[in-house]
Amino acid sequence: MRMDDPLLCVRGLKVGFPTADGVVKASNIVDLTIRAGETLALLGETGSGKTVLGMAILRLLQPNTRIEGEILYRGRDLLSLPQEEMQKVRGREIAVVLQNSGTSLNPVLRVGDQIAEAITLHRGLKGAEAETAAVELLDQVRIADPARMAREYPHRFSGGMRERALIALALACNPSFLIADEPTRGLDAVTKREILNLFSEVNRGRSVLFITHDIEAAASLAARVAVMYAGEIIEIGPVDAILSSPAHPYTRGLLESLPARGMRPIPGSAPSLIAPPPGCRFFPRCSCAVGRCEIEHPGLVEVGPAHYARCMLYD
Ligand SMILES: Nc1ncnc2c1ncn2[C@@H]1O[C@H](COP(=O)(O)OP(=O)(O)OP(=O)(O)O)[C@@H](O)[C@H]1O
Ligand code: NI
Repeated sequence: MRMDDPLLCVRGLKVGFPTADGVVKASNIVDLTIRAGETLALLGETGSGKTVLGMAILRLLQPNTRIEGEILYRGRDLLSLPQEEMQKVRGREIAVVLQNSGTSLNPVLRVGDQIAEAITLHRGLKGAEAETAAVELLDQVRIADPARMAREYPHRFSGGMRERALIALALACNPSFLIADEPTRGLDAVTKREILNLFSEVNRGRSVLFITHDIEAAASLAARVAVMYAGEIIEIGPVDAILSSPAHPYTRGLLESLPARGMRPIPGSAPSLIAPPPGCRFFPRCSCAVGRCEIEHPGLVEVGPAHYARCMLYD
């Protein structure tokens, strides 16, 4: 597969969670493409639907979830794959590094054994060979003295080392596509920088969906950024264009809320996903809104080279 070919293509994805109060529409027409070898950052405030998108790609949402649309991976629709085929994709092709690293390693198993188990499962190496490969992976994620650390239990690892171990675990199947969901959340600034550096090494030759709140982290890793608001991608484009000339009023607001850019929070809060506004979902908070924003739902409009915004201002 050449660089530039789309590896993942999400088309018209809608995700709804039935609840006692109604259906939570956590994803409403999400469209995006990730090319082979590319890192795409997914930004947006809490509850905007970033994790739901990642879990939908992995098909790890609860069984009663309503899902529409297509998630094409190497041209095959993951949403219609039989369960066992999907399991193979998860093991061999797509791996995930989740937030809350404290809970994702098994506390009663040695770290090296957990990684060796994943290697046995996905690459078929057994016994001493798998153990050696596990130590190599710990070395690759820059854990000092990997042979000794492989024999330790997770509680002996610091937060940053656990995150490294989780990355090693995700790399055990040598995935083509890595979904990283807030891998730096809760880490101190120095450790965060180290983990981002590690990602920029391990993402070589892979496609990565990097989910984060952190615009600076996104900019350091990704060439393209997608911004989510209330279950929709409201802007997507090259990272430089988005940082220097954000098109959507929400993206502008996000940037202005950064400490370095004035720290002005966006007034108001995100809408209910059970009964979202019928027009633009950002309309109630938008200082640029015009009359039709309240009733018409905007599509993604091209605002620059490979740069799109879901906003009436450009329509
Ligand atoms: N199983 C579920 N049932 C009902 N609602 C859900 C379920 N899972 C997620 N949601 C809702 O879907 C919306 C999107 O959630 P999601 O976890 O994707 O947000 P996020 O962008 O990842 O936020 P954060 O940055 O806090 O991780 C939220 O409003 C959440 O409450
Ligand atoms: Ni999330």
